[in-house]
Order: sequence, then structure tokens, then C-alpha cells
Amino acid sequence: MALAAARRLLLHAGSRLGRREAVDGARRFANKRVLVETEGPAGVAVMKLRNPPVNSLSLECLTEFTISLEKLENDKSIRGVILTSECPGIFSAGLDLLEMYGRNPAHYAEYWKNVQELWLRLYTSNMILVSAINGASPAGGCLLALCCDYRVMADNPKYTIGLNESLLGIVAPFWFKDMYVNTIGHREAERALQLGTLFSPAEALKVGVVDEVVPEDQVHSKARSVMTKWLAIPDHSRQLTKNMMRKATADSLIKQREADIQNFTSFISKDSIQKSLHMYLEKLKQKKG
Ligand SMILES: CC/C=C/C=C/CC(=O)SCCNC(=O)CCNC(=O)[C@H](O)C(C)(C)COP(=O)(O)OP(=O)(O)OC[C@H]1O[C@@H](n2cnc3c(N)ncnc32)[C@H](O)[C@@H]1OP(=O)(O)O
Repeated sequence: MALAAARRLLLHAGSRLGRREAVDGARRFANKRVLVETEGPAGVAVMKLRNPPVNSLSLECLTEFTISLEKLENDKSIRGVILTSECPGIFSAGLDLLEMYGRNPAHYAEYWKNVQELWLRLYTSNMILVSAINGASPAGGCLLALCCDYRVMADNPKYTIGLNESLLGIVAPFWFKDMYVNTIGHREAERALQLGTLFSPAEALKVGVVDEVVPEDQVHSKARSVMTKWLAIPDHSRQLTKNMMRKATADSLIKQREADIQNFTSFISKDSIQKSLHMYLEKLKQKKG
């Protein structure tokens, strides 16, 4: 209920959290955790995640992200979105571990429903989505990038990308797996999912997790030039083709959303899984000290 109210509030431009501004002819609207600017090639928005320190996809961040996408989908002048990050060195650390640890089943269910919703909206978007991956992109961060039509990654060996869930002692849901298989093929996905591989940019390019690797200072210009190329294709034929390629994968989740929420909730609530997450969070802390 509270989230639905927040959603209504945010959808109103000019509300306290969601504001629309005119800056040098460019339009922008900003929530606390997502900034959207419509500069650059006509019909293109740049969406920047800004949920420091690591752009983890908290419930609030997911909600703001989904609402921003919804706004762009409803704006007929927007044909493409470049998805990137405002947090230095991090594209997104993926799902927020603190939303999946030490909470109650109702919270897990609510959280997962919002993860599904963002994924469905991104994966089935009619707009052209290009990701400018300017930092680390594990698990849910990789998922965001995989939803895009084209992925450009910064050539920095410190940045890695991949579905690393098995390293956390958790299992990537079937729709994460399906999208991985669609992108890199069954054999590579099978190996990478079991090992929880986090690929360097060069490896990610080789295996097909990303489409292009460029020097870090060229990620945005490259994403823009890729977008220009995709904008030259008539929308109706590109959209119908995208739908043809992605519909079966999206439908398999749509048909069993409730069951998938139940699965997630009972899996994540298990003592053994909570223990694994605890250990992983401790490891992240120790890495610092
Ligand atoms: C059925 C089950 C389905 C579930 C599917 C889940 C998919 C997921 O997305 S699970 C999340 C997986 N994510 C990760 O494994 C990433 C973990 N994080 C990292 O590897 C690193 O933090 C980093 C992203 C590479 C960034 O490194 P660095 O710049 O050195 O920052 P840190 O000091 O490590 O982190 C700062 C701060 O953020 C906290 N944090 C990191 N990641 C997450 C996260 N995903 N969720 C919540 N919080 C996270 C980290 O613990 C630090 O917190 P402090 O309180 O400052 O210690």
C-alpha cells in the first residue's frame, strides 16, 4: 500500500521527490536515486543510477527506476534510453542484499514482486536500450545490462560483470538463467552460472556478455553513436522483431509470477540461505578492514 502511494506521488512531475526541470534546453527529471536527462541525439534519454555507495537495487531504488521507465515509455518523443551510473566505478552491485537478509516473508514477497516488475518492464521495453557499463556489474547489475539491446563496457580490468549468484550460496532464478542463455548460449551460461563467473571486460566481450569494450572515457560517446545507428531503423519493424525475440522468455515469467514469488520467498527464508548471505555480507565487510 505504502509503495503504491509512493508510486502515485512520484508519477506526478513536480512532486517533492520527482521533479522536472529545464536546463539549457535539455529536459530532466530526477528522483532521489535515478536521474533522467534528455540531451544528446533527439528522442534519447540518459538514465543514471545514483544510489551510493554501490547502486544496490533497494526497494526504493527499484520503485524509482520502474517509475522513471514508465514515464519514458509514456513519452512518445523518447525512442531510446542509455542506461548508466553516476556512482564512480560501479554500474550496479545488483539486488540489495539487505532486502533479502533478516527480513520477514511478506517483505521478501514485496521485494521480489518489484524485482520482477522492473525486469519485465526493461526486458520488454519498446524503446531502444543501450547500457553504458561504467563500473562493476555483478548479479542484478549484470541483469540490468542483459535487458538492454546493446552493451558497451569500459575497458578497466577492475570492473567485472556476470551472474555470480552461486558464489553467494543462492541460485539465479530461471528467468535470469533464460536471459543469460539467450545472450551467451547454453554451454557458456551453464558454466558461468555454476561457477558464478565474474568476467573482466575482455572476457565478457569474448563470451558475448557485452557487445563492445572501449576506453573508459569513451563509454558514453560510444553508447551515443550506437544509439544513433539503432535510431535509424524504423521503430515498428525493430519493435516487432524485438518482441518476437523476447516474448517467450518474458511470457514464461508472466505465466508464473505468483509461483516465482512463492519460490523466492521460501528459498530466501531458509536458515541455510540466510546463513550463506550472512557469511557473504561479513566477507564484504572484512574486505574493507
Ligand atoms: C533466489 C535468489 C535470487 C537472488 C538473486 C540475486 C541477485 C543479486 O543481485 S544478489 C547481489 C549480488 N551482488 C554482489 O555480489 C555484489 C557484492 N558487492 C561487491 O562485490 C562490491 O561491493 C562491489 C560492487 C564490487 C563494490 O566494491 P567496493 O567499491 O569495494 O565497495 P564495498 O566496500 O564492497 O561496498 C560498499 C558498501 O556497500 C555494501 N554492498 C555492496 N554490495 C551490496 C549489495 N548488493 N547489497 C547491499 N549492500 C551492498 C557493502 O557491504 C558496503 O557496506 P558497508 O556498510 O559500507 O560495509
